[in-house]
Amino acid sequence: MTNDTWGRVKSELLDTVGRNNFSNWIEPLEFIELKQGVATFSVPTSFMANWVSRNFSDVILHHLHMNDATASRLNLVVANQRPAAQAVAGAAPQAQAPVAPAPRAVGVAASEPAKPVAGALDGELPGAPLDARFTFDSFVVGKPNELAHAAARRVGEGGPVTFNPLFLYGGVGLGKTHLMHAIAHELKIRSPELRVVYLSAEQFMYRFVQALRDRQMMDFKQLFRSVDVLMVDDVQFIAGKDSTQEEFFHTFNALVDQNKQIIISADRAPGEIKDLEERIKSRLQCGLVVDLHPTDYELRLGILQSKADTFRLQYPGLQIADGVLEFLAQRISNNVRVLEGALQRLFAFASLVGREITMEQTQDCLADILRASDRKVTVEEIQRRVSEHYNIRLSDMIGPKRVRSIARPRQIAMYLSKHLTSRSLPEIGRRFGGRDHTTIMHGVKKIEELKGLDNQIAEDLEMLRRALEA
Ligand SMILES: Nc1ncnc2c1ncn2[C@@H]1O[C@H](COP(=O)(O)OP(=O)(O)OP(=O)(O)O)[C@@H](O)[C@H]1O
Repeated sequence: MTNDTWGRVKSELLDTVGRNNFSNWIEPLEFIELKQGVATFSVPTSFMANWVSRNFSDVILHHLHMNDATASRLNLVVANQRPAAQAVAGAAPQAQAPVAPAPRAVGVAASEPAKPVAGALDGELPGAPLDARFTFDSFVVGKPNELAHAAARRVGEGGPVTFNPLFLYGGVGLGKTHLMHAIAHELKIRSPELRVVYLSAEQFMYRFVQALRDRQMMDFKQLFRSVDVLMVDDVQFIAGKDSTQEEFFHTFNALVDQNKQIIISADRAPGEIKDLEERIKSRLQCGLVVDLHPTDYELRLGILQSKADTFRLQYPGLQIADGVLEFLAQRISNNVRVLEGALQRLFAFASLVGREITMEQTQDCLADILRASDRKVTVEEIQRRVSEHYNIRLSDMIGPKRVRSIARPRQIAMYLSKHLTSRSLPEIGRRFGGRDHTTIMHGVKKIEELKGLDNQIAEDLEMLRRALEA
């Protein structure tokens, strides 16, 4: 690859990641060489190397590929070996940051461009950059996420704090980070002066440990207590990390006392995060707790259609055959990140072959992803788990008994079958002893209602869902 090619890639990256991210993270990269599928760049600090590798490697690799400079990985070489983020965690400063393909391109947005500073706290906002693509406009709403979306919208409108914190939880890749970034973007548009800080719980811990090490706890406290909106992603990370929890608790209380909005995400409900202090759990439950459910077919199709429209703008003229999106929505699992990755690969493939992608080519091109998604939960597995959980006979799942101690678990199994498998209602009905699809629909509705009213049922559902998806 020549420097000219890198110049072209950079200008595309500017469009993709937005100006702030670009000047903070992409511009400082210096291209060194592309050899044997490894693209090597020099970066000023190992903090930057880590950040770029975790958040931007997939998007960089993608644009390299689009410019005929295909690489399978990045190698980021630190130009001057200043101690950086890893040193905070106790690791030796690294000259090189090995770069695995990042699971997603996350940006962080603070109300000022986040500077890639690895050293001491210096008065900048303690956030990470925001991803310009994670907005409300690009978030597709469906039944499984409508409540979380509505709550996020409400918080994004600003105004008096009505629920504090907003706690968003759900499985991997279901849109928690996307919603948090969308709130931050929205708040910044409406009130540019707001000090909005988004960071992961892991970054919070790094910051904290760094401040301890550098004896800058006062600065740390002041910095975090001076923000207007604090968003902490993946809070389950601090479970079991005692002093970080302690500091998080104090930061949390100080902000709530000042009536500042806090938004937290986790992979499970507050009460279910193991090794999280009770007082933190109960604080987290004080506001509004909403979950993002696993996607259903309609939502998956909506997301695919919306992403395909974006890809078509990016690569005009590329086509995929009718029925392909429906096929993917049917066959690919809950995780939206996997869905997106599949579509991205299809479009990259389409741009290589230069013609419409057929269903057959889709199956070839995505064979590995489709195979992995085949390991899906079955209705039979759900029936077995649920009957074990409630201590009833498996045969009662399909039998005629109508006493509540049997009918309710059966309805729970129907609900889980509807949400965790791609089976249609009539198909589910057949697996429940030939029941009609309206009976299944009634069962699903009943559990949807009870879930909001009965904590025990909500907890059981969550536990069963996680056990089944594990
Ligand atoms: N409803 C949606 N509409 C559009 N895109 C979505 C939606 N849900 C998720 N995505 C996309 O899926 C990808 C994964 O989402 P995100 O990173 O927000 O997931 P997450 O819940 O934070 O996952 P993790 O638990 O891994 O942190 C992102 O690219 C995001 O834009």
